[in-house]
Amino acid sequence: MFIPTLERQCTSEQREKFLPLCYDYRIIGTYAQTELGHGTFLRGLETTAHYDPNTQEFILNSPTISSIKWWPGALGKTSTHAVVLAQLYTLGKCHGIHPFVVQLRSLDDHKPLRGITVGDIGPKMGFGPNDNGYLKLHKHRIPRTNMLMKYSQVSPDGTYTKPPRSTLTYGTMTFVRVLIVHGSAIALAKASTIAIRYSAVRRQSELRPGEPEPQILSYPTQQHKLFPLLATAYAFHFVQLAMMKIYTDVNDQINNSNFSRIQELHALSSGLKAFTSWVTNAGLEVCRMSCGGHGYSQASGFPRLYADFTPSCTYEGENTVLMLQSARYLVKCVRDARSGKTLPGTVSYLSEDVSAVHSGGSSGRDLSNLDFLISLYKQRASNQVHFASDKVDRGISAGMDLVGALNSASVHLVSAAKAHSHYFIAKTFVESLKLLKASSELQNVLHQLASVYVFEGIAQSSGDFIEDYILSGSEAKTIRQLAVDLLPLIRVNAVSLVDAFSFRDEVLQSVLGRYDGNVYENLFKWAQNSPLNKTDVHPSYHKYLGPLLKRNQSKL
Ligand SMILES: CCCCCCCCCCCCCC(=O)SCCNC(=O)CCNC(=O)[C@H](O)C(C)(C)COP(=O)(O)OP(=O)(O)OC[C@H]1O[C@@H](n2cnc3c(N)ncnc32)[C@H](O)[C@@H]1OP(=O)(O)O
Ligand SMILES: Cc1cc2nc3c(=O)[nH]c(=O)nc-3n(C[C@H](O)[C@H](O)[C@H](O)COP(=O)(O)OP(=O)(O)OC[C@H]3O[C@@H](n4cnc5c(N)ncnc54)[C@H](O)[C@@H]3O)c2cc1C
Repeated sequence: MFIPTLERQCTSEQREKFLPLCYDYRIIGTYAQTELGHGTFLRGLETTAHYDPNTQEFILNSPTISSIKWWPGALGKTSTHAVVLAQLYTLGKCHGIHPFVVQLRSLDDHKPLRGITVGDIGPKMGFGPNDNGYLKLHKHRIPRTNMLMKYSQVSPDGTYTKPPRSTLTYGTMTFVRVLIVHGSAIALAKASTIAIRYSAVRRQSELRPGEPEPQILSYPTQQHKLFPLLATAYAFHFVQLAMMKIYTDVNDQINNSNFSRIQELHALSSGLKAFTSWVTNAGLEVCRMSCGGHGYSQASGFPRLYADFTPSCTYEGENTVLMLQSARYLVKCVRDARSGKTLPGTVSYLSEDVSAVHSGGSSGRDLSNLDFLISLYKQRASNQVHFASDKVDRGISAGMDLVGALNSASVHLVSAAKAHSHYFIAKTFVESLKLLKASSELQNVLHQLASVYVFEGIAQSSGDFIEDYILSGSEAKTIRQLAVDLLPLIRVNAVSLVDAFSFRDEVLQSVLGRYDGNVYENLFKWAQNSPLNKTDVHPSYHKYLGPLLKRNQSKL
């Protein structure tokens, strides 16, 4: 995050000064924004940067215990520099959060500089190799030119020039949220690879006396656990491509001072980061548990994969908070649509009248047609967004201010943002396959994946579709069965579909997911390397177990 921030927030002179040092690894930096007391609420950050016009320097301070920077990756022992986000004060006025490049450690002996107290925050659930750290600043002076001044400036006499948009400071976070959508796709692809390869190797239980034990991948319940997640990994692959394309287009516009789509980008990236990381987080656990006891071994790769992925739901914007950000924009879009404004592409459906007439039980509608089902996802999203938006309006009519009305409707707002994100993902998956140049055989296999993703997505949220009369109960049951009927068809290509991710064994780091499927020999080999097995009799025997046993034996 250090380099992307410099690339996005430096003037051209500052780029020339700082970026070559980064690219040549002459300095290593971190993104120091979160504090002990604040991670989500950025306007509440307490680190200060007071401008001293006499020396043309900023004086940085951590005024309170809660202002100590806390969590930034590689801050503890590795980074020589940081982008520090601090409240800018000049000529007696506070101008809010701004980014500053701060050198933390000497480039000669790596010791912390004067006014810098820095260290590691201690062991975490995962991210073991990462020295997430703390930083306490005490009257630490940096040159005026270390404030990143592409969008806002402080002149030598302390005069402040404000940015065209205050939220441009938040740009790096949007970029990383887009990366996390890709990270979700990769993590779920890895977990699917491990679980499906292992399920093809593992044989268990005797269905009928005398019959060979079947591969667990042949059990419909195992397929029902794993194949919708495999399809989701493919869905997230295509959605991260679409998300990155939108990000690149909007970022190009921003670089040309066109800020018209910055809100749409913020809302979409927030919703997709939250949706994909939540779904992946839960999916990793399903994959682990589908591998039985060996899934719980470090040898499976799942413990580390989960422990390293799960903070994706928290960092770069806590998921609930980001869903609320997305919903806040959707509510605004409903208002804009009602006042006749044209809505941008990803939300234009909110101005359509999607209220289809519910046609009762035997609808005769083609419930296997993906384009039709995507229109139902659209209807569900639109209904939920309008429902939540109406809740906000009713709150205001009842005398609440906007903040109060948004807060009181927040549970529904999160549901609406989830439905919006889910519609975008399902639509993108189906549309991406139409554009794919692939053989008819491959198209058929991918169509099976898209179908099981769409069907299972409705089955798992059928209440949403039934409550709003989008589907009847019997239609929902039919769609649920369509998903189950697809499982044996997907079974045929399941191992090939995970091989297609082509993770090398060294990357997958899983004995269960080995490409050669040689699991048991390698599990036994892996166990031999356990530290506990360095000696047959563990040294602790002589200190504890031995004396205990001997003492008790003498009593016999
Ligand atoms: C290949 C795969 C690799 C995977 C790699 C993964 C690496 C992962 C490693 C990462 C390690 C982890 C690294 C880390 O963790 S780095 C630290 C990450 N921290 C955060 O993400 C903090 C989250 N909090 C915030 O962003 C703000 O405080 C929020 C947004 C919650 C409130 O904000 P605020 O207090 O201001 O209140 P407001 O809601 O009135 O908003 C005011 C207005 O601003 C607009 N707005 C807000 N935000 C944005 C935005 N971004 N772009 C454009 N616009 C934005 C907003 O829509 C609103 O507009 P309007 O409605 O008034 O018009
Ligand atoms: C592994 C890891 C790496 C990190 N790396 C970095 C880094 O490199 N740089 C950096 O600056 N930070 C980093 N962070 C910090 C991270 O960005 C924050 O932890 C994250 O933004 C969440 O903020 P918080 O911890 O204050 O959570 P909180 O906001 O305190 O969340 C706690 C609960 O409060 C709820 N909540 C908060 N606000 C609202 C609201 N307005 N409405 C409803 N509910 C709300 C949340 O939904 C959540 O359930 C890292 C964190 C982790 C775990």
